[in-house]
Amino acid sequence: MSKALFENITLIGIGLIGSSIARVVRAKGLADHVTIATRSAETLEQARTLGLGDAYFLSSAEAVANADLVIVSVPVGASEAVAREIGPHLKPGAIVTDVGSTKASVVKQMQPHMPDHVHFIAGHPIAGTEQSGPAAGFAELFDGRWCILTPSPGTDQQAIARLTGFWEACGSKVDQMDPEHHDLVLAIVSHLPHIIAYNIVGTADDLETVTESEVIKYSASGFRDFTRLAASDPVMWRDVCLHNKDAILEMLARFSEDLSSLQRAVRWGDGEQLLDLFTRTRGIRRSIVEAGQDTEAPNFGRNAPKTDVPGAPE
Ligand SMILES: NC(=O)C1=CN([C@@H]2O[C@H](COP(=O)(O)OP(=O)(O)OC[C@H]3O[C@@H](n4cnc5c(N)ncnc54)[C@H](O)[C@@H]3O)[C@@H](O)[C@H]2O)C=CC1
Ligand SMILES: O=C(O)C(=O)Cc1ccc(O)cc1
Repeated sequence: MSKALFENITLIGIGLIGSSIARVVRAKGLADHVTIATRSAETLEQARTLGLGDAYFLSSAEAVANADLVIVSVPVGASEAVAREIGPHLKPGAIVTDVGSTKASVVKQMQPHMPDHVHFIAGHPIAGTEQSGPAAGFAELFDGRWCILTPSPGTDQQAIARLTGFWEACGSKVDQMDPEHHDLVLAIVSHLPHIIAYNIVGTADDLETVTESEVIKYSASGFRDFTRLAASDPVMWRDVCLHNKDAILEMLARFSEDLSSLQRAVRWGDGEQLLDLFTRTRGIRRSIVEAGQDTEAPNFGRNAPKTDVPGAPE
């Protein structure tokens, strides 16, 4: 008997996340038929060479015609264009979801283009790496990771249950929250760390003209960890910043206040304040590790080739 949860799944966007979904769907037989659409002929050809699907389209509209589940995995700034294109071609009863790192903006962009006869449920697998493109994905990416769904009130419960079942079959644990709450939480745990990494690596790069090659030569593991995050896809992170502006600015304001306080402690030699903070944060890390929630990227150290050049003409 088939283990397939859906007859036809269509993946729009086949980069790190889309191709990881394709691989786990294939590996676990979660769909009878996988259709792939992306706007770049070169990326589509890579997906075909990698054998990620059964059918390939450059037109998202054509690709969704038969789909029972549509998963949009494109930079969040492209969500509205995709929704506008696919909306009129969706099959009655289809479930449409996405994987974008921000949620309020995606819901605002996509919901108005969804016909009444489909179930739109925005989502976000909290799983990824600094790599991008179809060759960078892997079937185990979602293993043991959270996936957050942000359904609008009144969404069909059966559709939510089916999508939850899909992510669980991919290896994820699933939670639900409203899009605005998601965006606040993710601003502090994901968006700020990336912005801080981009900033510190940029600052070090500026300093390098003064210190010549010392930044690279003596870079310790702390700095190297920042360079991994700062190597993340520029288009994706530009879009995250533009589409979660309010929550990011709110968290940055709080962060800057705390940084000023730390700066004052260093300036005035307030060892007690420094020790208090560093002891508290060490405890946080230890409890995360003890709870088995060490969130280091699962393929850290892999060197998957970067095949989809962000921002390249498509
Ligand atoms: N990279 C990560 O670690 C994670 C990313 N996400 C989210 O997943 C989404 C996809 O990210 P990745 O797979 O990492 O990006 P990626 O850059 O690897 O892939 C994006 C894909 O979308 C395609 N694309 C771009 N605009 C399109 C359009 N208008 N129509 C059709 N296809 C289009 C590109 O050709 C590419 O195949 C983003 O919204 C991101 O915020 C979510 C969790 C983790
Ligand atoms: O590579 C890392 O450390 C990440 O943090 C991956 C990641 C990036 C964006 C997301 O929305 C979710 C996960």
